[in-house]
Amino acid sequence: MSNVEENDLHEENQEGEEVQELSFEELGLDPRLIRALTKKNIEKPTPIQQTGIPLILEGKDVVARAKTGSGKTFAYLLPLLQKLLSDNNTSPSKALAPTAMILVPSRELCQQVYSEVLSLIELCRVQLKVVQLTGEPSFSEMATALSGPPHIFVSTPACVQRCLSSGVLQAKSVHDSLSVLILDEADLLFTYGYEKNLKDLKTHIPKKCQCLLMSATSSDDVESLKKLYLHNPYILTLPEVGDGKDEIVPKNVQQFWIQCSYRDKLLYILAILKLDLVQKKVLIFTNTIDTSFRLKLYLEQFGIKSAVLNAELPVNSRLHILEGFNAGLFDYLIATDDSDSKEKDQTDENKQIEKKKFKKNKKRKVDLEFGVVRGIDFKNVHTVINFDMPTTAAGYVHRIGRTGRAYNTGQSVSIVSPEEMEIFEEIKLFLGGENEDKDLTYIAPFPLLEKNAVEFLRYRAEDVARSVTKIAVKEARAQDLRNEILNSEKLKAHFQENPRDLDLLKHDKLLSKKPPAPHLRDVPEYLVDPTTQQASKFVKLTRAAFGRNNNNGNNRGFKGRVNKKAGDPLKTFSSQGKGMKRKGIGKEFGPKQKKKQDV
Ligand SMILES: Nc1ncnc2c1ncn2[C@@H]1O[C@H](COP(=O)(O)OP(=O)(O)OP(=O)(O)O)[C@@H](O)[C@H]1O
Repeated sequence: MSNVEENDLHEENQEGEEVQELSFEELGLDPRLIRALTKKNIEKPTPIQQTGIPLILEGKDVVARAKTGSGKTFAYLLPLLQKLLSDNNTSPSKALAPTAMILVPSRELCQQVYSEVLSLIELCRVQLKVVQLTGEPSFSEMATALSGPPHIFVSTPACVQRCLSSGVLQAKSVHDSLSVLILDEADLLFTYGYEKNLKDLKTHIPKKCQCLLMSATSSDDVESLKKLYLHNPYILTLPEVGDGKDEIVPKNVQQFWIQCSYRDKLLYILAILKLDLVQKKVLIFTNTIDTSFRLKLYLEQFGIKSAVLNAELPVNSRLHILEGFNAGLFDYLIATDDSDSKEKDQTDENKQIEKKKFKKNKKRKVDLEFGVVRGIDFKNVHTVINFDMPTTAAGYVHRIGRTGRAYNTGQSVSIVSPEEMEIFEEIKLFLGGENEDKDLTYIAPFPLLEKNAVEFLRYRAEDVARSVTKIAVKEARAQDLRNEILNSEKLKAHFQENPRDLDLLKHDKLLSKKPPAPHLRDVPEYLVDPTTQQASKFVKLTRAAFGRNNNNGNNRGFKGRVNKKAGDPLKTFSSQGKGMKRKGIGKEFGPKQKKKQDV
């Protein structure tokens, strides 16, 4: 590894160049890998895969910068596995440390990458060992994980450092064995406080080791990492379309916005969801955990069940919430995204202060390895709603990048209050690049919601909003946390034995003390104006035409596997109290109304 400055001549910037369509076979991939991809319904490589795979197979160091959802994970996993498959065929391993390390910034990403590698290995039916480790594992956990050693070790930089300093991982063994190092979500690694870990780790990385750096955006941190780790790198910058307009946001995501007062945000989101004006699945972002619970409690009263996801929840619960949502067990997920605030805390020193602060407040300990937005592959999300606007333009890009992934389509709806207009303007400017033409905005007003439809809902909506008091929110948040902590350990043990038991992943249980009132559950047609009814029908027809979740078949295989064992001890660990099962479905919204919106 040496400094990259003098090797800039080797850089290839493919921006704007037409990418030639090649198949996986033409990229030279092993037939076993191609079969595995076919089983996953993945037929043709994305542009970053077309360009990146051959270079990585040749053993080059590569920096890959491509949009969110563009398939960067397979761009490095496929050539990595190919290399390990051929190594496996040729020589028996004498390694004392992993052959490849994949370093990611968060636990969620670690789990995601691990699952992705594992499933490819299983589908290829080959004997390769992959292990993941995050957080602060005990000596024996580290020793177990690294015994063997695994071919691929997926971890965070801090955790690898811990393995090294405890002596479980010998620096010399790393030096002798490591042949591929991948830094995924590279633009986040410093932000999450791993700068020192990465600088220390660098001294143990052998010169012969191939280094890959994957990132959705370019930043000073990516530059620093590139200089620190890479040698003669090929720089791939791959927006799918080089016309400048949709370089940042995938062009298959339609962006909309709604302007309303802060107070009316609840009313508007209710209207969108209840009148069926957006496609499911829906990922909703809030800026605070309290807001997420407020929203959950509020929507519950109208019969809309959702799950919350935030840094406060125990890691097992978070992972299961993601898994449940990805498997299609619930349609609405309210995520509290704190990556923006993380991005402001650039230094290790700040991280330490933050850590101490959280240690003091153990009741509300937030996991610093949590990352809900960046890099997480939420499967088949069609709509992203910004209930609160993110605090940075980059935050916006990463949020809406959770939809329209790979070849799927998606949409985003931002609910913007007057207080948020400044950041909204900033976002528009950011998306429009240099072009300051005010008419040229890529975020269009949401077209399907008529003022009348909103106003008809106002009375009920405001009534319910008032009932969701600060105390109710506080209690719901505490209750949810208690339930999840209780569930977390049980879930961990249970899932080790029953990895496919999806029934337990339903984290969208009701938190309200009272079940939703029947008259709030259904909206009678007379309350909805004809235009909105048309819009709603149109959305439903589109959904029917594309299949329920507009998915690409990734959920297949989960159906029918739900384990409904009556005697399951975990079933008693529910956030839903006895007698809270919903009754009375089908009652009217207003008195004596028979016609209803189909919800
Ligand atoms: N060639 C392909 N064809 C169809 N789907 C693909 C292909 N490659 C990857 N995918 C799917 O696309 C989704 C997004 O891929 P991935 O998570 O690798 O994106 P990413 O570029 O890493 O995004 P981010 O920057 O947000 O992390 C995944 O669900 C993955 O299974």
